[in-house]
Amino acid sequence: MLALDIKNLSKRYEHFHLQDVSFQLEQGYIMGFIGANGAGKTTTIKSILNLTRIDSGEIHILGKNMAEHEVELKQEIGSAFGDINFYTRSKISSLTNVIKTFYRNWDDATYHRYMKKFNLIEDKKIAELSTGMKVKYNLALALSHGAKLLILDEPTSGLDPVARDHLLDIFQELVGSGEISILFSTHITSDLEKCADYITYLHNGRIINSAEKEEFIDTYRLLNGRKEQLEQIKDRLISYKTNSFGFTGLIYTTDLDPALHLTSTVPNLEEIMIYCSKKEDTYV
Ligand SMILES: Nc1ncnc2c1ncn2[C@@H]1O[C@H](COP(=O)(O)OP(=O)(O)OP(=O)(O)O)[C@@H](O)[C@H]1O
Repeated sequence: MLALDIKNLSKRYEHFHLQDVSFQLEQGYIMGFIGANGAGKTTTIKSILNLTRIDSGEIHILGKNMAEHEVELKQEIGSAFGDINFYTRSKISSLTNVIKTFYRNWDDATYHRYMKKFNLIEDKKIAELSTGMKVKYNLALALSHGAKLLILDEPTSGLDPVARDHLLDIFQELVGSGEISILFSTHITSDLEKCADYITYLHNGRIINSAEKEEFIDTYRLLNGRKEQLEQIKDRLISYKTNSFGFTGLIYTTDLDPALHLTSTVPNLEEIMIYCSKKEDTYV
């Protein structure tokens, strides 16, 4: 079953257009949602959660249309936006007592189990939580009401490498059962190299690519060559940079021509993002 099925989502702000965004996430997997600042990741996430009004498109979550089953589906979705900046003077326990009343499947035993697992102390005030603790608290809340889809906006930003690694391990453990699915946006592509099953790449409000991670990466090759070779291949490159030795450019794997005898390597996600956005910028 699809945990998330987004079809032709469009949303226009005065200076920004989220355009015809479509992608799917299979249940039981982790999808990394990448894109430069202002690409439209948060707008997409808010649209999925119906926190902003969309102009057109359809969103299905766990097989149901979000527009028709929002109240019911919100029981099955856990979301987190980087920080919880309200109720800062409340204790965790007081906030939990309010939040749990919204969820019919709330399970106190599960909540206490996750609070213990995440080393969170109920007596602490929200203001006293570190960024990592806030993310974990959000996760504990989501998991305690039996969320099947977690939608997290930059959950790992602001965390130190050890805390990030720990959180990514938790993500992998959660999807391990095959029931829970995670969509999370991030700028830290190395996190995705570690734990994502699928990658969706948004740029200037449009999807550039959405695929299983290995397939996503395999779509591209990084080419290195001498300056004189650049002229032969320039038109086929997505974009390139010149340096004192020659050039480095990104190309679709299908556009590779072995006859040109250029060195090609498999790029990482960061390189793909840098060269793809360089191409797009030339069209702006
Ligand atoms: N309420 C709003 N009114 C008008 N424009 C908005 C609104 N919210 C977002 N935008 C614009 O939409 C564009 C996309 O913003 P969005 O926050 O979705 O990007 P993002 O990919 O999440 O960026 P970042 O990585 O920096 O968080 C930006 O140009 C932003 O200024």
